[in-house]
Amino acid sequence: MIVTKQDPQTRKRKNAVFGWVLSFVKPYRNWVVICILASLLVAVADILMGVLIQRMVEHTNDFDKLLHIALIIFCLTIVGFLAKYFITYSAARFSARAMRDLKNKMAAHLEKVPMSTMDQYHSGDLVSRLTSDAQILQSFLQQHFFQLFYLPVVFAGALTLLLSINWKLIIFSVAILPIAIVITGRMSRPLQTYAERMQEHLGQANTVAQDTLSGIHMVKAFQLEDVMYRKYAAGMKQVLKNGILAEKKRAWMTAPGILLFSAPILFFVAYGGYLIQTGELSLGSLVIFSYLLHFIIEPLSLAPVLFAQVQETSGAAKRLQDIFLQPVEENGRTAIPIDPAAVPVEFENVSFAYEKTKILENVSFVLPPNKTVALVGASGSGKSTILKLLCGFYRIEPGNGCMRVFGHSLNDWNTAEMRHYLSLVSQDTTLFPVSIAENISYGRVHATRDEIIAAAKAANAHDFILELPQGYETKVGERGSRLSGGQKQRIAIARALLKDAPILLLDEPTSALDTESEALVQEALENVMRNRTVLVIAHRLSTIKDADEVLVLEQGQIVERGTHYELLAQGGVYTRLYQKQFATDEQRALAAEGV
Ligand SMILES: Nc1ncnc2c1ncn2[C@@H]1O[C@H](COP(=O)(O)OP(=O)(O)OP(=O)(O)O)[C@@H](O)[C@H]1O
Repeated sequence: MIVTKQDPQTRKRKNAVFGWVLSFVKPYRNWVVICILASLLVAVADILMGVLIQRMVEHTNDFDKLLHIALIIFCLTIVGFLAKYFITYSAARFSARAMRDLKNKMAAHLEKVPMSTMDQYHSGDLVSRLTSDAQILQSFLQQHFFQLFYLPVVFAGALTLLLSINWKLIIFSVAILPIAIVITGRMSRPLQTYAERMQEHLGQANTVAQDTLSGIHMVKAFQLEDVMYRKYAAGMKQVLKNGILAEKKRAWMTAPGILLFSAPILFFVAYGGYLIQTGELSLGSLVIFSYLLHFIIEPLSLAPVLFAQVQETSGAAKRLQDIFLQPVEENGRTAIPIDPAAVPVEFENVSFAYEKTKILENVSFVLPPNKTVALVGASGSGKSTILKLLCGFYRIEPGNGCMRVFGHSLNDWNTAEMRHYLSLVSQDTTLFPVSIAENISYGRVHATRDEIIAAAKAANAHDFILELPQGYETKVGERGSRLSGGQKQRIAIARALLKDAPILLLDEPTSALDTESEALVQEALENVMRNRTVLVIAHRLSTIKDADEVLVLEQGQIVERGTHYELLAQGGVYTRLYQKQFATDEQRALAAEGV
């Protein structure tokens, strides 16, 4: 059983998604501080510029003073330019690095979550989160983070200055703005929903694209191109629809937004002109007013947009955090010493359900050292599930029996450590799109070239590998698409041979191989099974006949057990199964023996 744990840091911040995002930014806090300071500097420079412009207007007759002010304005412009450069540079630096760390951590985390969790997600959706959602987060940090500091400061500075110059004029001018904010805020609300829907449909479309491309042979063979294309296009249609709805909303917001946010200028011109006439306001003050009013209107008009962006970013961050909140397999336990003489595998009254439907019920068996136990049963009877449980891919609930490997319960094992003692050869061979040598070396990462070749020879793979254009360096393509079924299986067997684990879990290939290829695979399997403890899902009569014990599964229960001949003598479930599934094999075997 897998004991699971949660990253304590993640658990603490379960509901504080921005706190969680900040934990990735924290290591680059120096750059964040530079970004914030530079934002504040730009805000101060913008306000100071207003004061200097006012001074200029008030000293139009004093050339020396004007020159002095012009020099300060020049210096301030340079400072403002440099500060803006640092905002862009520092934001790019910390956002890109924080996202790199987040993606790395997410990739590492995904490798550690149990299979039961992985079953809930589609890899296309996960890739979409890792790319598209992370991109939204990065864009916010890079382009909008500084506004959270710049806009309030420039707003407060401009407001204070304007209030001190003529409070009536500023109050009168901006009186309409709260209404404008409420209206545009309300109008911008659906933007968040559209953005979420877009991301969701994009994830679904990516999923279809990934399924289509990875299963392109089947898609072509069954002429599913149209079906898949329509599914993808339907997803993209929704992406487009929500994108257009969002843009429409933005466009609708723009006209009233401009009108509402330009209203203060109209009020200002009318009332400001009146105040000049009555002598309550100087020309210099009017100029600084017109300059600073922009710094009141801009933050307020951007506030709803920024709010919508914060919402969108928070949605993306939540989708990413959702992955991190998934518990990981407990691999922190110390390795336990094993007694090589102990029973390699033991199942004691194991019951298991993937979700609610019971798949295994009270399964008990012992796999002694260097013996072979064969699992047989109808499709869906639970044979593969037994292998998956033994690999620690799924946990069994307390009270549902015990699985032991070399005498230790799977609860006590460090799962990764326990897997050192297992080799898995499944019929659904997984090869990676790297060279043949590298694929074999995944059995033991630090194996030498000679060891890789020796394993390939024992797996009957060496000769065909040498015939390939780049020999051992030939890239096998996605999922080994450049190799035949039999060749892939022999590479998988070479990988298992290289690992040299004491326990072999084998799902015998059922795929129709030609006679020659089948004989080569069979011989390779015999090599890998020799002197090993083997639990095999048997599809061949020869394997079943050679097995020390055959377990017959029916609807998740072991209904019969014994050797092939003992079971045949019983005339029960196995006999029926044998007649249905293996008789053709038997006839072939008899024919080969000349009977
Ligand atoms: N990840 C999963 N989530 C939910 N149900 C599953 C999962 N994997 C398998 N099942 C179900 O568990 C049952 C047993 O499946 P299992 O693969 O163990 O059968 P099997 O005997 O190996 O079949 P076959 O010989 O066809 O491979 C099946 O009904 C299957 O639908």
